[in-house]
Amino acid sequence: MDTQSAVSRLNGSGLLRSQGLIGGKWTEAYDGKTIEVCNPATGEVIANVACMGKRETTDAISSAYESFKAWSKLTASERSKCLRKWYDLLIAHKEELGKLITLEQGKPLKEAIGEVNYGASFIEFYAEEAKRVYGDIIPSTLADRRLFVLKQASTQDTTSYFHFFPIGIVGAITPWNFPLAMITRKVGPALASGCTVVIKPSELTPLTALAAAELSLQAGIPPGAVNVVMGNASEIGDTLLASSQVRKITFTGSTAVGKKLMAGAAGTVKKVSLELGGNAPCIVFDDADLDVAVKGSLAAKFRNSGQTCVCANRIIVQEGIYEKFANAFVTAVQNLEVGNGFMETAAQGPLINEAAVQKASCASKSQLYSLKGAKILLGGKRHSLGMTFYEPTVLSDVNSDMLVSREEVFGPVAPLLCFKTEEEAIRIANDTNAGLAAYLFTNNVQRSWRVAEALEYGLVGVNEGIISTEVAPFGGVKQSGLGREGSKYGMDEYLEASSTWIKRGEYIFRHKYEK
Ligand SMILES: NC(=O)c1ccc[n+]([C@@H]2O[C@H](COP(=O)([O-])OP(=O)(O)OC[C@H]3O[C@@H](n4cnc5c(N)ncnc54)[C@H](O)[C@@H]3O)[C@@H](O)[C@H]2O)c1
Ligand SMILES: O=CCCC(=O)O
Repeated sequence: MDTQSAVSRLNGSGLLRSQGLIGGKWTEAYDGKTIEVCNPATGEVIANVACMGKRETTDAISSAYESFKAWSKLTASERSKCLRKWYDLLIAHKEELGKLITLEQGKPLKEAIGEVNYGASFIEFYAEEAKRVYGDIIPSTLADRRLFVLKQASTQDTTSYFHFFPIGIVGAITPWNFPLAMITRKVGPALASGCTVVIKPSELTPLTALAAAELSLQAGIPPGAVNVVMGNASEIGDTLLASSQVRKITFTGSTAVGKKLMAGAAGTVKKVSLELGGNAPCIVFDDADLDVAVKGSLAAKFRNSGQTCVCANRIIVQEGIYEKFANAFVTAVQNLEVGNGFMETAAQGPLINEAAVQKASCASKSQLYSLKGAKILLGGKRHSLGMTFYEPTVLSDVNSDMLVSREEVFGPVAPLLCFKTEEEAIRIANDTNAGLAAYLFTNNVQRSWRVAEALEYGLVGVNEGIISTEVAPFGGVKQSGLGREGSKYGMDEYLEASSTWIKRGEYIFRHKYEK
């Protein structure tokens, strides 16, 4: 399917939006400015979307603030029904949303539809979780006092003892690699707990965010509860940070931008959640099942053409299995077909832009990585399809000091490193400031527990290359971030606690009867 016919079909669906969403109204940039959104596979312009900044963001915050007053007072069950409807609509439109993701982000259509299922699962999960914000009773330290933890995701009941209430307005800033799922993973728990949101999607992939927002309106989520502004990233970010009405910033993206946002949030002491870059080790022990290890490492490395924060960045293989693994892995990677995401057999789409190709570049003159001593077993250069297609690449004889091991490549480049002992593998794996995801392959049960516990990472996959799900907490340690998304833990990020002691008083009536 070419870009133009995909665009005209999407136009018919009403999901192709180019304006921002402020207070339930589709809105142009106030100065009329637009930015182009391009198909990374062809370079063609898909749409010109509103290029917004400070003024539009200020209005979006005001709309979210007004909407918060009513949305936060709904019962959990009422909010849950709206979220469930939104989930149903996302699933009903999975084909169109999938095509939109392939168009603006590039990933193969099957993978894009997989992202719609994954993204929608957060809305379904939090529609249910909205009703499960339970409380607690704390044994009192004083005989005539009672202390309650009444966790309630709504401001309506303020009679309470010790209660949780929604944070308020949330600024959600998201990347281009998962244009839907990185939004729903934030907006699901935010809305479920009674917060309202201003979303700033990546300027490279705003169309999926706008389509999802359109479906949120159709689901009956009130105007102003979900706002979308895009354009001048730093201006929008600074406006969100400066506003005292915005009580939380939730960000997924690079570590560099995350650090800026964290510093900027200090001015108004906002709560901050950060999902940042990774540098995932994938350890293959001599005792691993070769087939399982190859399949798992392939999935962990080449999902979304390597452009996933949990992608294996270093494949660390024990010396006894190194050669066998390298041969089998190269064969598997050779079978990954590169092509336009609309081609049914494509397993690897284009990279997001030219900068990503330059970052992945291993064999060109402008190569970023000094690979002295390493060998290119496969690929290593731009694919013959041109544009931003890059050959799936395997490097061998890589060591821990090379930049390719120290930095998140975020592309289809798989460096193989060799180790001798379990201790050495753990040392290499933990030798990084990142701590998002790690993988290990072994058939030794004791080793799998021992190594999984020794890895300084927020997520660990044992004999498994795909570890993302809405029911488990997702997030990193060290400089990979703060907080957790998904699961019951993801809900707490949008709730606050306040405590009240109740002084019980005397048992006056009982005393009367007893007399
Ligand atoms: N940990 C996770 O869950 C996770 C998930 C996806 C991506 N990532 C990371 O994201 C990175 C790739 O995504 P990216 O290139 O879109 O990241 P990025 O940091 O460049 O951009 C992310 C978002 O921040 C916005 N932004 C940029 N500068 C800003 C500023 N000054 N103020 C406010 N917003 C600003 C961008 O417009 C975009 O919307 C990788 O490092 C990857 O590991 C992490
Ligand atoms: O890129 C990061 C998010 C991917 C995932 O949720 O598995």
